[in-house]
Amino acid sequence: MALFCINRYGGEEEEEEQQQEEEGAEAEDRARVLLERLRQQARARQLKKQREAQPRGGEERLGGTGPSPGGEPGEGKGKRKREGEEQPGAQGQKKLKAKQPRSSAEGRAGTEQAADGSSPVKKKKERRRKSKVQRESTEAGSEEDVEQQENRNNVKSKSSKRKTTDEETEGDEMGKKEKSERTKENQSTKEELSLAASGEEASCPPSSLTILGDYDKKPVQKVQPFLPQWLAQPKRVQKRIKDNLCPIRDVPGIHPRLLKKLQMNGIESFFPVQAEVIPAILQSASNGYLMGRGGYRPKDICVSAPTGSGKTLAFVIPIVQVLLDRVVCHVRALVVLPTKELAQQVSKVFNVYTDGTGLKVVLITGQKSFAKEQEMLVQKKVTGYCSLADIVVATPGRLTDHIRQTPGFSLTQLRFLIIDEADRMIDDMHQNCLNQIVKAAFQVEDDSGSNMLFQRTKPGPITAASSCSPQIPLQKLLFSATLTQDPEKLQQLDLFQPRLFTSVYSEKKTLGDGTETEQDANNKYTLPEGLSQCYVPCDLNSKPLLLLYFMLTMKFTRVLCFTNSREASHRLFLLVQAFGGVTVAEFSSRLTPSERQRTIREFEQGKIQLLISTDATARGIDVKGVNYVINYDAPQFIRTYIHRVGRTARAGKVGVAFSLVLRIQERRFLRMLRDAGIRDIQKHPMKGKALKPLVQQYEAALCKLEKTVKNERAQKRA
Ligand SMILES: Nc1ncnc2c1ncn2[C@@H]1O[C@H](COP(=O)(O)OP(=O)(O)OP(=O)(O)O)[C@@H](O)[C@H]1O
Repeated sequence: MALFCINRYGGEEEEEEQQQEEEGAEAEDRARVLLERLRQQARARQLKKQREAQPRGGEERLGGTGPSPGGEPGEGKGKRKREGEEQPGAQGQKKLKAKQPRSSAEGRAGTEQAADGSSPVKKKKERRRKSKVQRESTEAGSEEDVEQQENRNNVKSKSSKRKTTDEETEGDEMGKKEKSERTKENQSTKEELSLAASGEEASCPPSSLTILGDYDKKPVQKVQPFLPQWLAQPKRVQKRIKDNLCPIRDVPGIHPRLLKKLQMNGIESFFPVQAEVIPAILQSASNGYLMGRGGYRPKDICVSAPTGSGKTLAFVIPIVQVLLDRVVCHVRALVVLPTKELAQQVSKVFNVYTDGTGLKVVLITGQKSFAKEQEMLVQKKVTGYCSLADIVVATPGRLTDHIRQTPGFSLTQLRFLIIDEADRMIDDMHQNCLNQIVKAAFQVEDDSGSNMLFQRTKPGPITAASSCSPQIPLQKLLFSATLTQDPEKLQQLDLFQPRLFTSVYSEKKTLGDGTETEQDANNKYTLPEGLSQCYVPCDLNSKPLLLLYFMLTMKFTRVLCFTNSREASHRLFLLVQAFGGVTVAEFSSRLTPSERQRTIREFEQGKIQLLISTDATARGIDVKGVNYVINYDAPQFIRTYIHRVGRTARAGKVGVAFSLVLRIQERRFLRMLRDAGIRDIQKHPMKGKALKPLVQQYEAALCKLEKTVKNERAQKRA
């Protein structure tokens, strides 16, 4: 409920000013602290020099330079040695030696001791009293530490003023003479310190100082990671879709049957990623699916291309084409995707292109009962089990269940393993699934007959013996908009001579003076070309109002709005519903799979203007006609940001992404984007008064929301 508290709607500008002032003050404080450190170091060096010089008549010099008002210039060396403790000059020197580790208060105490000439016991008491005060203030916490630091900084500049204050607290014991003596001494200390500092400045350039604990940001030299050649020199995929369309007939080797189907589905040209990847996969199976090109094991393929760039067709077309000629039905292609919705979406595309070919596509995601899925996968005959699927599209959990528990479900003839949203699949939770697939693919069957000929063993080093028996190769195809370039992570997939197709590369641009510069050199990911990105700095209370402002005042349509949790999605949905005037729906794991399907369909049909969703729709989901993505809650990770905003501006179209960023998150959010090489995001500040017309109705909506939430809770309890 805190989310919807309405304390302040406006006043953003004032806050901004205040924030700027605070930042200015902060910078000033830091400069002051730094200056003080420099001075301390200078002091230490000066003292060191003095100490070094001491045996060689340094005392004369010390007296000569005048740090001690009590010491006469040219006083005898022997006398000084004997009466060192009583000599104010020597006392001053002692004090300076002790000053380094001590606090300013202690330093002052030392100064006073030297001056008042009181008894040692009294001096001790005095010192104890002061150090106690000092200890108490130290314990008061880090903020006070900063204050202390500041105080120390001010010791020199305000020493005479402080002196007066100190004297007052000392009480009446002090005579006027003593006071003036102490003031003199203090002044001399000040002079001495400033001399030391200026001496340091003169003799030592500031650049030679090493300041420990300095928190000024220093430029860090980037260490270039060592990349294997296939990662360092990938095959480039053009980023701009519209400028790089390739007529489908210009791509060599596509089956006429598929060309016809593509045209029937309104596809006249391939997108850049399709024009590159389709021929590459077809080439690796140019000798049929039973062996690689020239009898060699085909290379694995990794594809990293922006969201909405058509990666699905890039694997659907070649796989359907390679399997067109198959005689016996076996699971030859397996597509693994992280969510049910994604698996459903991909299986639909396969169905379109396998329609009328005899190839069978089976979807296993747990939406149907386990027994039903088993029936779809295998059939038991007198001669044994036979597969009913050529292409299986699955989610990891359900797939592993079938690998373990469905008799006759065999992956031993698997030719293509497609891992869509590969970066997510590499994450720990699915790694085990991938291992199980590979294990199942190389499982030795105690079967006889024709299958024995193509029985395969896990590939090892190529030897004359291993080359003699033909093996069906298993080729891995990895796809993602945010494919990791971390060789260690990719290594986990045990890729064979992989080839990387990527649209993440730097472009050379010639400047006016003829020099060449690398553009996008730091980019880790690419975003769709038609995407405009904005962020709105805001506070927590104004977030719901901003969303309503976008929907009702700015008249945004077809908006996909992301929150960070299903509870947040639900509450926001209830609030917008209570406010009225917007057709709104929610999408999260609160809904049953069929409800989710219906919601997506209605959103696609334009019946719903605002869909409030968790990250369940952030990845891969292809909803036609999303005009705006709103990150109601700023995403925590860059990959989440990329996938969320990628729900708009798909297939070369335009779209806008707005992120509502709390002021406290702003720096981190911008750093996250900057680190990923994303710089073209616009700040879009909103004036508080723009939201004011919505406030009254919003307050009424909040009251309604409270009742609804209470009712829901009561229903849950009942
Ligand atoms: N050659 C093409 N011509 C026209 N439209 C296409 C073409 N290829 C794909 N599309 C359309 O582009 C949209 C995006 O395709 P797809 O879902 O495959 O993107 P993606 O790269 O997988 O995106 P994501 O990374 O978000 O999963 C789909 O609606 C698809 O129908």
